[in-house]
Amino acid sequence: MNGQEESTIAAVSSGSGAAAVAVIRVSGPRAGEAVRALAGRLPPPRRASLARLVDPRSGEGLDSALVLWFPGPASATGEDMAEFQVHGGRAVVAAVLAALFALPGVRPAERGEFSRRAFLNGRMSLAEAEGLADLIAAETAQQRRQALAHAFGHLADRVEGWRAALVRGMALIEAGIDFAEEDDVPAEARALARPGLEALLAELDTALADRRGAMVRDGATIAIAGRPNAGKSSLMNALAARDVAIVSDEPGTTRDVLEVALDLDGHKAILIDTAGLREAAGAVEAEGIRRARARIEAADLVLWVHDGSDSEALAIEVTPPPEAGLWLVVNKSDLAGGPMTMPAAARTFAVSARTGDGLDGLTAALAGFVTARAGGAEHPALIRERQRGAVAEAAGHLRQGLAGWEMLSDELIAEELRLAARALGRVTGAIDVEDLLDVVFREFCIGK
Ligand SMILES: Nc1nc2c(ncn2[C@@H]2O[C@H](COP(=O)(O)OP(=O)(O)OP(=O)(O)O)[C@@H](O)[C@H]2O)c(=O)[nH]1
Ligand SMILES: [K+]
Ligand SMILES: [Mg+2]
Repeated sequence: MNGQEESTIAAVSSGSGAAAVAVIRVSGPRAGEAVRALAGRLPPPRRASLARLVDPRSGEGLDSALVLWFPGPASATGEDMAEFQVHGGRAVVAAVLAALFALPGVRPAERGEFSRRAFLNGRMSLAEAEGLADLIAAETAQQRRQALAHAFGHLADRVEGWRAALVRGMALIEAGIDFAEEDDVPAEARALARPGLEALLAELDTALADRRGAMVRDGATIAIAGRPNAGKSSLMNALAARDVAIVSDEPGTTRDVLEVALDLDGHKAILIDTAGLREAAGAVEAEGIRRARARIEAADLVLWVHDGSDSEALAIEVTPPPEAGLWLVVNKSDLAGGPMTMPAAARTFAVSARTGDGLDGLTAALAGFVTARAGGAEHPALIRERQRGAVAEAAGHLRQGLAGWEMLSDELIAEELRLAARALGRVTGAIDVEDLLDVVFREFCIGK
């Protein structure tokens, strides 16, 4: 055990600022001593007891608090832990923390250190820790549900299943390597391994292709695009119900990309206002238009806003990638219409950003879009780029092994599978594949 893991850490776990109650957590070998020093005694485990807290240095009373004692390893971090629920005033919290930090071997916790210790002590996987972080950051109901599933081990379980399938394939192939002379190992061990590995690769590819997890976590992006003065910023403000963007009758008002988060039926979306597209008047506007195009190309949905009172003919001047949606929003329905030939493909909405006419319908459709993109009863496996990267690497090695099936030696194929298993192990933080021989013996009864 290194020095850092032996120190005892303490911090406020309930957020900053005054509140009715603040929770101060302590974790590490001296947590029990800390409780004795401040509360005078160690209460029975996992039961809230009321205690008068004193500063052991001066004997001064600090607060009357609920004290909880969680002896390790059956605690959140796996270490001895204590929790003080004190009155949430800044001065109370500061005094209790100061008394704790004055104890030998107790220091302030670093960011995420409680969770890090929980991971190091096997109380949760990396993927569960990430789920927990997302749960704390969740803003919408769907983000909360997804994060909760991951915090409860949804991803960790799936990755464990994938890893088990790899280990099983490796076991079959290594059986051929290690026990080649033995008659009772089926010669076709390697052939037996192939179907399971092919199915696994298909599953990994499906999980990698599924972008819903990232969309729920980060929010679907909806870019508002159109010619200058179409009313894009007005539409943004109306949909967000806030004065986010400057509106004026001057074409070329918006230059910077503006973003606002929306909660659409419990799904997060990022609404993006962009500069009006035209042959730019000056260098600053040209840069705004360049940025606008970049965001439009990366959006999940583009709303092309057209000024319905405009005498110019309607033309959608953007071509987002095929997987993105492209809808037409004809604005200023409160004014007399100009000439218009509707494009065949696009979903069309007639609205007035000024009067609010048609906005309910548009909002409902946006909610439907985001729900369909992010939805589905089953929680998607991969949320973060870190997880995606590790699984992509695993799929790469597995693909390599399967592609070389006829040419590569057993050793080389097993090596690709081992690298794939290692990459998967990085998702949950478990990278050892020492369970290999167990599987060999269990499946083949080689030991006799
Ligand atoms: N009558 C009417 N006027 C509108 C409506 N929506 C926007 N406008 C007006 O149209 C003008 C341009 O609106 P903006 O929201 O600034 O348009 P924009 O597309 O963001 O313009 P740029 O940022 O310059 O590209 C302003 O004078 C708005 O008040 C509408 O629904 N009806
Ligand atoms: K404008
Ligand atoms: Mg604008």
